[in-house]
This record gives sequence, structure tokens and C-alpha cells, in this order.
Amino acid sequence: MSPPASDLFSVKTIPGAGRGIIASRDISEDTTVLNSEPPVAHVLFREYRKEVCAHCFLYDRGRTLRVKDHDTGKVFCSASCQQEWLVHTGEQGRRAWQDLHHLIQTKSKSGKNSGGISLTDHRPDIEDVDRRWEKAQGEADEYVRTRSDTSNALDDTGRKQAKGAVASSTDPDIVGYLLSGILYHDQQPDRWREAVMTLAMHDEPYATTHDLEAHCNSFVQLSSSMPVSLLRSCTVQVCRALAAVSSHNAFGIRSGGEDGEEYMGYGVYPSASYFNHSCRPNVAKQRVGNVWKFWVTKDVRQGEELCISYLGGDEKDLNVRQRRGHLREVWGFICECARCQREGKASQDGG
Ligand SMILES: C[S@@+](CC[C@H](N)C(=O)[O-])C[C@H]1O[C@@H](n2cnc3c(N)ncnc32)[C@H](O)[C@@H]1O
Repeated sequence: MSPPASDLFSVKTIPGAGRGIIASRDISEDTTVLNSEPPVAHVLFREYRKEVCAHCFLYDRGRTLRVKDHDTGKVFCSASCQQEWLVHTGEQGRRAWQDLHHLIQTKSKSGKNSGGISLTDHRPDIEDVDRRWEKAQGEADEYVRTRSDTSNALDDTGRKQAKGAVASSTDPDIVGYLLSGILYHDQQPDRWREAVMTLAMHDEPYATTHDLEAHCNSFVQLSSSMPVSLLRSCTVQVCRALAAVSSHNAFGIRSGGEDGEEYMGYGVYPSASYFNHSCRPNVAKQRVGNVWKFWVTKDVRQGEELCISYLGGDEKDLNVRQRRGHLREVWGFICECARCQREGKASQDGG
């Protein structure tokens, strides 16, 4: 699946920016250069769970969608979307979502929440990250060892154990993101490796220790509640990789396409993850259902890099210092696009 293959471009090394997409020939304005595949992992935030179709991501101005799967808590815009979701998710997947829904509901009723963010919280370094995931592995092993569940469904003992895991701090959105990636891994392990493990990864993707804690606890929770047949894909390696790729590669799922007002979730689309950012992009993108379409917004010459903008709305009007600061804070890189290099040099020369 990745890097993407096309007769319009190829993926090449770009000085100071890893890999990027270079036009293999002249491309005229408005030409579509890529249609992505659906995400390999995604989440629709819990607050939108009644308003966004779980299959095609349709959002109808905040209206509650009419087709509801009560067992999983998911909603759909139509019976056919629900059917496609079921086929795509499979019976084991549906059961995993069902168990998770049940546990999250139990947690909300018991009033347990994931705790506040400490004011002294900091970005954990790689040693903190390794240590915390090792601990999570030990906790998960304990749950897996003691699970009496051999028939895949959670029995009473299993439910009690899973509730125990829920008691620690978790974030339903992180659990949902990890579960979607685990299910993809389980269905297509080779494709998953090829698509996900080749993406740019962030070794220290957690903005705070609270965030790291929430990821590790979410993994433990999934290990305690997942149908046994899916446990082979619910591993620290898979969950760490999902966290590591999301901070460098996730696309926001917004209402109305790219800059829509509602930020409803995010997803990882491997074939679309090779576009670098430019503060003067030559490629635009639009979400069409659960995939993305990319097209060139001006004539592009052979050898030019094809870039999208990672900035949204008004951020495009910021000055070079503000843009670089923002991209560094959110994406973790210093923008080296031609516009930033030129404007950065001009502001230095000007004193
Ligand atoms: C979605 S990936 C793009 C593909 C990536 N270059 C790769 O090698 O896989 C995003 C990452 O690419 C790099 N990147 C993208 N645009 C850049 C830019 N304008 N300047 C410097 N680095 C950039 C950053 O490391 C960023 O986190």
C-alpha cells in the first residue's frame, strides 16, 4: 500500500523533510493526483457518536442519525452503511466494539473519569515511554493469564476483570482509536505492517504524562475486554506504533471537508501520508466520505514537490515565526518549505 505508486509522481528523499512526493511529469491544474484508501485506524470522538455515521463519516448539522446499533452504540446514515460497516468490521470486531461500549457505559454510570491534567505535567522522554509501556505489558499479561474466557465472549468473571481495568484512567477516544487499528491489524497483518510500519514515527508522541498514561491504560483495558481471538493483535508493539504514527500522520476528520467547523475525529491514511507540508501548497485535499481526494491547484512542472498545507483556516495568514512556532508545537517539526526559508531569511536580514 505504501509508499503510493502513480505515473504522476514518485516518493523521494527531500533534504530536511524526510520523504516527499515529487512530480514525475508536468501536471496540469485541477488534476487529481491521489484518492486515498479508508483509514487504517481512526476515531470519531465520543461527543459526536450519535451524529456521525460510523462508516462514511457523514455529519448532518448535528442531527442524531437514524440508524442505530444499540449493542455497539454506533450510528449510521443508512441501513446500507450499517451493512457495509458490519462486513468490513467482521463478527469478532463487532463483538469487540460491543464489549467496549458496555464497559464505557458502565464507567460513565459509575462516574469514574480519567482524572485531571496535572499543572506540572511534562512531555515524557523515550525512557519514561519505554518504562510505562513495560509496566502496561505486565498488567495486560496478568489480565490475559487470568481470563477464564475461552469461548470469545466475556463471561461474568471476564466482565469483572475488565471493569477493574476500566477503573484506571482511560480515554474512550484513545481506546476507540487503538481498537480500530488493532482490528485492521488482525484482518490484514501483512498489509498493516507494510502500510503503518513504513510511516514516519514519533518516538515521543505523548504531549504529557497524562496522555502516555491514558494510552497505556487503554491498551490494558482492551487486553482485559477483547475477544480472545483478537488478543494476538492487541499487543504493545501494535498500540505503540498506532500512537507513534498518529502524531505525524493523522488527518483531522472535520464536518464539511478540510476546514469544516466541527473537529469530529482523526484518522491515519497511509497512502496520503507522504505529502509534506508547504506554507504555499500546490495540492488541495477534500474528504469524500471516509477517503481523501488530492488534486493540484496550479500547473506543476516535472521535478517539483507536491505539497499540501497542514495549517487550517486562519493559520495560513500567520507570519513566518508564528507559522513555524505553530507547526513545531503541533507537528514537532521546523518548517523548511520554500516560503518559510525565504521569509525567515528576509526577517533575519531585516534585523
Ligand atoms: C505526514 S509526514 C510527511 C512524510 C514524511 N516526510 C515521511 O518521510 O514520511 C509528516 C512529517 O514530514 C516532515 N515534514 C513535512 N513537511 C515538512 C516541512 N515543510 N519541513 C520540514 N519537515 C516536514 C515532518 O517530520 C512531519 O512530521
